[in-house]
Formats: sequence, C-alpha cells, structure tokens
Amino acid sequence: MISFLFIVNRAFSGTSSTLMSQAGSGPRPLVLCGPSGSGKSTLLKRLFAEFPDKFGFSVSHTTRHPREGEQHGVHYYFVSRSDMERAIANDEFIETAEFTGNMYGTSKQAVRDIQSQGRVCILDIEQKGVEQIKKTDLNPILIFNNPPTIAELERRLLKRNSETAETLQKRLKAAEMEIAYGLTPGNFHKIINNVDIDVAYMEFRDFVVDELKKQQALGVHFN
Ligand SMILES: Nc1ncnc2c1ncn2[C@@H]1O[C@H](COP(=O)(O)OP(=O)(O)OP(=O)(O)O)[C@@H](O)[C@H]1O
Repeated sequence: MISFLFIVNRAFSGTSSTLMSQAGSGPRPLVLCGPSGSGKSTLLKRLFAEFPDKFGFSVSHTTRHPREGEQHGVHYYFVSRSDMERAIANDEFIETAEFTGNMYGTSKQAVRDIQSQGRVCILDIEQKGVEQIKKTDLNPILIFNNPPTIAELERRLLKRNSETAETLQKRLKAAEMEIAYGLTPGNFHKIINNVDIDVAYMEFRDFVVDELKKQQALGVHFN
C-alpha cells in the first residue's frame, strides 16, 4: 500500500487563502462521471479495495420509506417530501433525482461529513450533478471516464445483463451527449480513456494518489 506521506519538495502554485481554506475543510471530494457502462463502479471498487480507509461515500437523502434493516443516517437519511423540497429550495443539495415517485439526493452537508472524517468523498454523479457541484464551494476533483466507442459501451451493458431494450437505448443515447460534455476542454481535470481496465485503473489510481499528495503538501489532514 502507498503511503501518502512524502517529503514536500514542490513549488506551491496556489494562493495562501486557497491553502488555508483547503487545509481547513478536509480532503477535496472526488467526482467520477461517465456514461452508464463505462466502468465507473469497476474503477471505484478497485480503488476501495486498494485503499480501504482513504475514501468514503456520502449518505444520500430519500423520501422513500426505509426497508427492513435500513437505518436513518447509515443507509440513507429518510425525510419527508416537504422537508426535502424545503432543503432543495434552500440550496442544500448538489444533485437530486426522482425515481418511481420518490426523491433522492446528495446534500452538501453529507459530503462535508465525509471530509471532516479525513476521507475523500467519492461522488459517482451525472453531468447535471457535475454542473451543480461546480457552483458550490466543495472544490471537487473532476474525472471523466471515457469509453472507447458507443458500440463498446453497448457490448459492456449487454454483457452486464442489466438492461431492457428500452433502458439500453436510453443509456446509449444519453452517452453521446455525456461524452461530448466530458471531452469538452475545461469541464474535467482528468479524462481516463477506459479501454483496457487494468491500464485505465492504473491511470486513475496514479492521478488520484498524486492529487492526494498535493493536498497533503498543502496541509490537508487525511484519515
Ligand atoms: N475497461 C473495460 N473493458 C471491458 N469491460 C469493462 C471495462 N470496464 C468495465 N467493464 C465491464 O462493463 C460493465 C459496466 O461496468 P460498470 O458497471 O463498472 O459501469 P458503470 O459506469 O459503473 O455503469 P452505471 O453508471 O450503469 O453504474 C461491467 O460488466 C464491467 O465488468
């Protein structure tokens, strides 16, 4: 396992106020965005396996009722629709979505909770969420996971056996727009061309480890 401790021997490129605010707020969140089937979960699974205590997922909010065994604040924050709508109006959420009549969302506070534990909060979010988080003060590291082609994306989704004909077409159609956004210069800090999974993982991991070292050099405390 890599240690994030290292000798600081690097020109400091930020301003002193950036340094103070970054060191005080904890590790920067890490956003991984990319079309469905591009391999985000696969990359994250490997990252968690290699660094079990460095990363964390934020707890989402939902208006659906808890299932047996689900705990408030652990699996989800279970809230009423009116409370959730009030919080959204109050600009407390990074992203929200509605599935089968229930609202779901990631609050800024849930991300801060992970940061305050000295962990990097991982956010697997869609384009809309990326646009939203850019407007906050969370200062995320933004990574786009780029599949080689739409045909390969289709092949991966078919092999995963998770889609109906309808959801497959929906995902592939959305992928074209997502890729155009992902490859637009300035939208992400890093693009991973996810062709071979082993090569893609090494590129992803090396980039993330390097980012964490840079933050550590700025005085950010890690778990
Ligand atoms: N580089 C790769 N080459 C071939 N197959 C891959 C690669 N990366 C992932 N896969 C496979 O493609 C399928 C989709 O990957 P995964 O579920 O990680 O995608 P995802 O981006 O997380 O999708 P979703 O957004 O729908 O959750 C999985 O079956 C996975 O094993």
